Amino acid sequence: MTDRIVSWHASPSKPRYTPPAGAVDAHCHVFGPMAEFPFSPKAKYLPEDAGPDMLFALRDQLGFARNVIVQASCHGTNNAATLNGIARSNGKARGVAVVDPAISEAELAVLHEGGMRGIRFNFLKRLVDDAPKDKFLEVAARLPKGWHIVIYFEADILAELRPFIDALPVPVVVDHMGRPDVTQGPDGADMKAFRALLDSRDDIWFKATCPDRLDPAGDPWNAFADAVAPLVADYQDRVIWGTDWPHPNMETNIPDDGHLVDMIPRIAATAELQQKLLVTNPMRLYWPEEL
Ligand SMILES: O=C(O)/C=C(\CC(=O)C(=O)O)C(=O)O
Repeated sequence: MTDRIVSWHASPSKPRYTPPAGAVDAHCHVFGPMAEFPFSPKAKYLPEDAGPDMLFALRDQLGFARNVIVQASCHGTNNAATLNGIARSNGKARGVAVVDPAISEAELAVLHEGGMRGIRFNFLKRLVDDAPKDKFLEVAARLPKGWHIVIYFEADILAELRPFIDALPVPVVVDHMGRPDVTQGPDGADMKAFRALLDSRDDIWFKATCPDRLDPAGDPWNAFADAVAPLVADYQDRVIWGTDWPHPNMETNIPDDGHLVDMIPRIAATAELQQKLLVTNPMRLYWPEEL
């Protein structure tokens, strides 16, 4: 791997939609800076630096108040870059870590102190070399109190993953709804399978995120809006939203972050739904002590 890639918009537009006060961008990442926080030798992509200063400038431009920084696979299981982002946020960011399943309780406590509130299990073969379910279940059983699991998978392995997900002992948050084919529409096979998962437990949450990854027709992502709006309405107390900035691996199809924010009223039509999606729900997961 030689060239470092840029996967984010150089000058995103100002959104027309104004998020409610206290809105949380609950899925974003930081890359580096590499000189301070080198990428993992196992990284499947090598991005340019996209550090906390850039993230917080975008947060302010888009009208958000807080971030949840999810450890990106390019940093492996060394969470230093993500912890640095949280530390520099003045309490306005928390995070989700990726850990070696053999991590000790003492190390987990350090991550909690640094603002982490969950760990992520990534099942995308293009991003990670292995995803050992037995080891994941073992570490899931000894997380700090109040933590959850973030899980990232594609729709075609949901059936195979069901016994694993069913066995997870803490709340689960599914990245990008498990990447359904949104062109199938709101009642398509992928959405039906995902609804069945949500119906199986009331502590499975999801991120109504990434129209840019899920809708092949591109901006303005009409198929995404049609497929996702009913899901948000039907499961409104366990859905959160995020930009996914700096959009890892999207260098050939970079979304305008202002346009992503303008999707919000199209998937959550009322002020009440928007308040849950952007404030109440993410606060329950990441800053419960403030509620
Ligand atoms: O940002 C995301 O959620 C999705 C990613 C990248 C990723 O998850 C990672 O690098 O850890 C993807 O589909 O390439």
